[in-house]
Amino acid sequence: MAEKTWVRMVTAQTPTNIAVIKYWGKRDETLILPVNDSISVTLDPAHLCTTTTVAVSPSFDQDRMWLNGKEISLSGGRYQNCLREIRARACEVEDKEKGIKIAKKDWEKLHLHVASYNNFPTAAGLASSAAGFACLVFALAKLMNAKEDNSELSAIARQGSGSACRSLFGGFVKWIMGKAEDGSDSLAVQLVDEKHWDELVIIIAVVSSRQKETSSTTGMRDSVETSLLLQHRAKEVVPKRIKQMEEAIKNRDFGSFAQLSCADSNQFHAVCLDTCPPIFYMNGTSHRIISCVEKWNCSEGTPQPLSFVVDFLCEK
Ligand SMILES: Nc1ncnc2c1ncn2[C@@H]1O[C@H](COP(=O)(O)OP(=O)(O)OP(=O)(O)O)[C@@H](O)[C@H]1O
Ligand SMILES: C[C@@](O)(CCOP(=O)(O)OP(=O)(O)O)CC(=O)O
Repeated sequence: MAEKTWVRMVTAQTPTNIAVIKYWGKRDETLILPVNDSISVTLDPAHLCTTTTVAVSPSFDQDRMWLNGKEISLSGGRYQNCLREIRARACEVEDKEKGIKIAKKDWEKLHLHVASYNNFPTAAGLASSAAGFACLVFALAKLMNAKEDNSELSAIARQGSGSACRSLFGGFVKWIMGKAEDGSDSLAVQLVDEKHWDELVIIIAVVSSRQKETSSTTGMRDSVETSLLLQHRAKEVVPKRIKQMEEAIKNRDFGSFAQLSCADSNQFHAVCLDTCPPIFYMNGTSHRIISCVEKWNCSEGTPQPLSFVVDFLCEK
């Protein structure tokens, strides 16, 4: 008689995050350890988010993944690192109703199927890798009954994509760069939750949904190798800015928040220009948006200043 088969599934949803003090540059490319701390705001899950379903069954004969309906390879180091780290933390699962019992040691042999959808353009500068890897790690942790808290999970998601570690939390989140060589202290912590500053309105202007020409991974590698401005930024500028930004967020001081986030966004793009070969992530529309925000803030009687953060708004 054929052995009874079953499928255990978990679905999770994770929003993307936008950095207001940016991560740009790694000191370790395999473990994904950054050269500076960063701070981000996690978006409302109703808007830009990833939905990932992970399934395990004795009838699956290999690990497989579909992204936006298309099968992709899981053989890349980033996916393998996340899968390995979560499997190492898997615990026993028992579902008496369905008569399923998965012992801790069984997880090594069982295969996974993953289906993930982004409700926004993938690899276009809207941090799909952040929402994607955070969601994958979170869903796998639930599937495998891992007991780690979200900060511990963030250190695993970080090995998928650096910015992903910040999407494990809502509200404002700090990625502490850490000092340990094994990356164990490079993780995310929540500064304040989503209710702390709920009158803050975030507008996302997508000026292009094309895939960007230089990936963040390649771009930051080139910047680390060639930009002197990056070294200055990481050592001299960001540590002070992080403290000021934490203060601005704590006090809901929009004036300081806007000044710091605009300055940091501009410096990130300056580092890109200081890179050899130079990286251009902005286009004419992004420049015009920045000018409009600056003019609005400088005009007399402005009821409320605006802030801008530009990630990768590019177009051929
Ligand atoms: N939902 C997802 N689940 C797992 N991996 C994903 C998901 N979405 C994207 N990815 C991975 O992230 C890669 C895109 O990352 P990339 O950093 O190039 O762009 P981005 O994250 O959209 O933009 P940004 O430059 O703002 O980080 C994809 O090629 C894929 O490997
Ligand atoms: C400009 C950024 O959005 C860069 C994000 O880079 P990624 O996290 O996508 O890079 P990898 O770690 O190589 O996957 C700034 C930020 O989100 O802090």
